[in-house]
Amino acid sequence: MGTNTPKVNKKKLFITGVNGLLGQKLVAQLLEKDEFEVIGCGKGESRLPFGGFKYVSLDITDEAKVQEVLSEIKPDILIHGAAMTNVDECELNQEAAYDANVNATSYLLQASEKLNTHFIFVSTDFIFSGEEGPLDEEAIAKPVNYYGETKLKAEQLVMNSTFKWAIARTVLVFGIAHDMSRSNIILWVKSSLESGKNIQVVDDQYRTPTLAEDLAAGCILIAEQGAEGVYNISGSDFMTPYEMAIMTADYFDLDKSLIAKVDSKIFTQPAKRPLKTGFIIEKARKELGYQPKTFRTAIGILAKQIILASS
Ligand SMILES: NC(=O)C1=CN([C@@H]2O[C@H](COP(=O)(O)OP(=O)(O)OC[C@H]3O[C@@H](n4cnc5c(N)ncnc54)[C@H](OP(=O)(O)O)[C@@H]3O)[C@@H](O)[C@H]2O)C=CC1
Ligand SMILES: Cc1cn([C@H]2C[C@H](O)[C@@H](COP(=O)(O)OP(=O)(O)O[C@H]3O[C@@H](C)C(=O)[C@@H](O)[C@H]3O)O2)c(=O)[nH]c1=O
Repeated sequence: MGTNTPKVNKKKLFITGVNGLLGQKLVAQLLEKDEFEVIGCGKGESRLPFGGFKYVSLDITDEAKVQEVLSEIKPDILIHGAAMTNVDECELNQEAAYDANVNATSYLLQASEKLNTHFIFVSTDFIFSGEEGPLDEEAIAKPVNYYGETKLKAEQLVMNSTFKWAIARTVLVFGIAHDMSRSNIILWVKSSLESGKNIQVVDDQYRTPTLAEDLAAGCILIAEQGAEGVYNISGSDFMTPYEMAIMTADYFDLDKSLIAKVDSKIFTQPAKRPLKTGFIIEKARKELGYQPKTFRTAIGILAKQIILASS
């Protein structure tokens, strides 16, 4: 793992949510590139298995602490990935979801405004209704769950700010990281089939699943280029979760007969999911040089990381 060499007037890049899946990939890639001074924050202690960057324990719902930390660090760039990301939990605990996803974003924006920071906000396909897809950056948002409402509200705060901002929207992020606070579909399918469990997987939702490393790379391109505006940063394969599950089973040579194809109407999750999302990523390809892996290649990368993690 790379480490930050002494700061010879490097720009300061501050990341929220570094203990999360995206956060860990961002720090790893930024340390390898060594072009920014990297500072990351999370709740409690750092859960990254490596150092080489400055970690700040910061609950971003603490307004005073946010102002204090940012006025001291004075970041040039801020990638705001921290969020309450359990969609069902957001539906059931809307006050906590609003606090973590909206109020915290507002505190970070207020602190950044004074510092003229380039603010990069990570958002989601769940701001859309799911009536049509895949979608470009001009699509009209109409969330169908509370998590989506909070992320849309946060986007609106970012868009109304008076300084430099960008929004990186993504879809169904998968990957493996250290001490993860939530799983993701590929890991869930793999572990379920390995333990011989029957699973029901929806075949009427459409996504463009995104390898966490690709999302991190897209956010870093935005930071490096000082890009402004909305960018779809996701995978390029338009698939249903059922198709993802079958490809995962094929790749890891697992028993596909355990996978039952269902439609999402039989699903009783607390939060409704948009049926058809997925992103058109031509703008990011053209303007940023963003180049995501194919889903199959991404699973191969994940497989190697899983082997490494268990060795
Ligand atoms: N995962 C996905 O499929 C998708 C994610 N996104 C967006 O991408 C971003 C990153 O997601 P991802 O990495 O998958 O999510 P994770 O849940 O893995 O990471 C989110 C991180 O934010 C931290 N966090 C939450 N609340 C606070 C707080 N009050 N103060 C400080 N840190 C906090 C969490 O801390 P802790 O670990 O301690 O709980 C966690 O480490 C999010 O903004 C999400 O909305 C968008 C589309 C798809
Ligand atoms: C648990 C489960 C999920 N699925 C499908 C539904 C869904 O499309 C996909 C993932 O379901 P989950 O409920 O695990 O994940 P979900 O909460 O839908 O993931 C969301 O996370 C937030 C943070 C986002 O921003 C969204 O882009 C999206 O990735 O897998 C099944 O088919 N069967 C199952 O038993």
